Amino acid sequence: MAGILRYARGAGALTAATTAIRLAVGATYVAQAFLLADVLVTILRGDGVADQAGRFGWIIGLVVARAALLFAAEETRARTAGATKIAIRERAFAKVAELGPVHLAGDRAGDVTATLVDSVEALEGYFSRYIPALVAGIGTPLSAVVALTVTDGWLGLVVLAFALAAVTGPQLWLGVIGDRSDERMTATIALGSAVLDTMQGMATLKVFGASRRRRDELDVLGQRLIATWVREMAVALIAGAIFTASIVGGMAAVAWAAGSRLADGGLAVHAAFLALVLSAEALRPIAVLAESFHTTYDAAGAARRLDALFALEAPAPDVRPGSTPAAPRGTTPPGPSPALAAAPAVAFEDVTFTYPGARTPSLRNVSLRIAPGERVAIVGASGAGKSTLASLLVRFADPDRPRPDPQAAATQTPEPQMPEPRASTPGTAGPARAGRVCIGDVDIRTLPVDQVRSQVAMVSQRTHLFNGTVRENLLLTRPDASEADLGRAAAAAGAHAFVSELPAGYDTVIGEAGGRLSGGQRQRLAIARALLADAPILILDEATANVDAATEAAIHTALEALAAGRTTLVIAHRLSTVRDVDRIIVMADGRIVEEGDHTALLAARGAYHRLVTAQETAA
Ligand SMILES: Nc1ncnc2c1ncn2[C@@H]1O[C@H](COP(=O)(O)OP(=O)(O)OP(=O)(O)O)[C@@H](O)[C@H]1O
Repeated sequence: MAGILRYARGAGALTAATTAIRLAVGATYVAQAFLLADVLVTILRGDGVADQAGRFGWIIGLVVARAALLFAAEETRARTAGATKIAIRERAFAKVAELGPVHLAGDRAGDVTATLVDSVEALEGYFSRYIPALVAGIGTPLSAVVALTVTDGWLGLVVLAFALAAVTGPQLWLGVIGDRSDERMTATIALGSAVLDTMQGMATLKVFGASRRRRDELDVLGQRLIATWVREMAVALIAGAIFTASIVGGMAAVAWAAGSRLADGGLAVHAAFLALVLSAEALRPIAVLAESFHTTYDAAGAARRLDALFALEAPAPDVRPGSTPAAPRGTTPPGPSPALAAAPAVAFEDVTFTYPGARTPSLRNVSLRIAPGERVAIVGASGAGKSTLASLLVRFADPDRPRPDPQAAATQTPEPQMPEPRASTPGTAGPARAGRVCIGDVDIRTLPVDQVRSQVAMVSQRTHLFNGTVRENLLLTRPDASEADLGRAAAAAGAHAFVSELPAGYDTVIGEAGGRLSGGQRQRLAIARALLADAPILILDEATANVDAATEAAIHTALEALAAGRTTLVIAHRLSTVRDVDRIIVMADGRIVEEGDHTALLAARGAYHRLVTAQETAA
């Protein structure tokens, strides 16, 4: 429960309000029980119903008040549910944003999406239904027990025993059979992420005739989910049976005890009626508790899943020197940020980088300096580390830090202002020295992440377009851009002409990932977006991949316009596209193996020459 309650932040006041209303509802039942007992005794004594008008009036008043309270309870319950979901999703989304694409690459994205949806839904019921029902399920019987004890101590004890059995029995049962919530939550998330993956890869599945196989796989996941549901339902049914047995057993035991005591003259008629009516009303809120009990095991699994998400270490925490806590993205850390030059130099100094969970580094002691306004191309075989270099420049991750020297660590206190190094994979050689990435000679780890990213614009073969209008996609980088700026950027990117021909021009919805546009059109919009961002550093990552020669020529012209006056890093597979850059850097296996201009590198007949020859032969 303590683990789950940590997620109440943001919904605590509303949960308390719902709980208070539920307690008030319980109080109306207890008060009504007293009145009903009085009415019954009075009628038994032979008084007429007409003499009971006052009591009936109170009973009607209680019924009306309860109806109003139940309405308010439902309203605050819905508000609690909404506030809980918003509070948890905001925190979880901020964490996901902090983890960034390096962590979310591959199948983790589906997992995280499912966690954000299913786990949050599971927790919502716990706060909006279970907690109020639990407090009312304890508070109302207790008040009835106190009232009964005043009348007759034994009857109070009987109700107390059954109320305790009803509240603790199902919990003990869960403790005996163990927690099955994880099984069902894991199966739900596995199916959810597989469905997401299937939807995203539908075209590939169709083209390769793999739809049926995929359907069978989904079927297996669905069956697994059903099996875990059935197991969980069995647990829930037995918990329900414990609730019912305690409630019905409690009422029967009170009836038996009150009847016996009445028969042997140990109990007054009024007390016997009161016991009968009050025991029924006292145990009623426990039936409400039974209805929401399933949320406890769903919430336990959900809290563990969210705990696991929050425990993940961000590959590039947003930390400024002198401030240990990570500032959430979107907030400005304290202290002034160093001013950066208009077209700053970029430097990688002895950078080694290992992806989380990878056994070997993807970059090894890379040192590279790009002068202000210089245009540098990074080439190399697939997997050489070109895109990883770009990821580090936008702080999707930070360079590895050296493994602490055990002897030095014994004598030195740790550096307070920097995040702890990520644990190295056992059995692999760790980096020897700390590397750094600089913009304008400033280590980017010392800058707020937002400031770093505002310095860099990126156009890549995978630049994402969102399911919105052309205008919304372009304004993503500069929401305050004027209509004229928008048109100028689109024209310079060669996008204005085709956008004008779309059914609603700039207000045309372009579909998920820009699916209603051609590859070349998507690229031109990505270039227009980068132009609008107007950042001094530009990364072009395979920006002309997947387009035909004519489109490539047009995009090339647009890119020339974009790169003018900016420090530019061009990542390219096709070497023909980088001949006219200022310098070419050749990478292999995470290292820089050659650098120079096209002519000099060809003449050297080394790695670059081999790449060019291989491409010409393939062509
Ligand atoms: N998110 C990731 N997690 C683990 N390893 C990764 C991840 N992304 C890339 N890698 C690995 O890092 C190495 C360098 O990858 P990178 O994408 O930088 O290569 P690249 O030179 O850009 O390749 P390509 O030209 O094919 O895009 C590869 O071995 C790759 O498998």
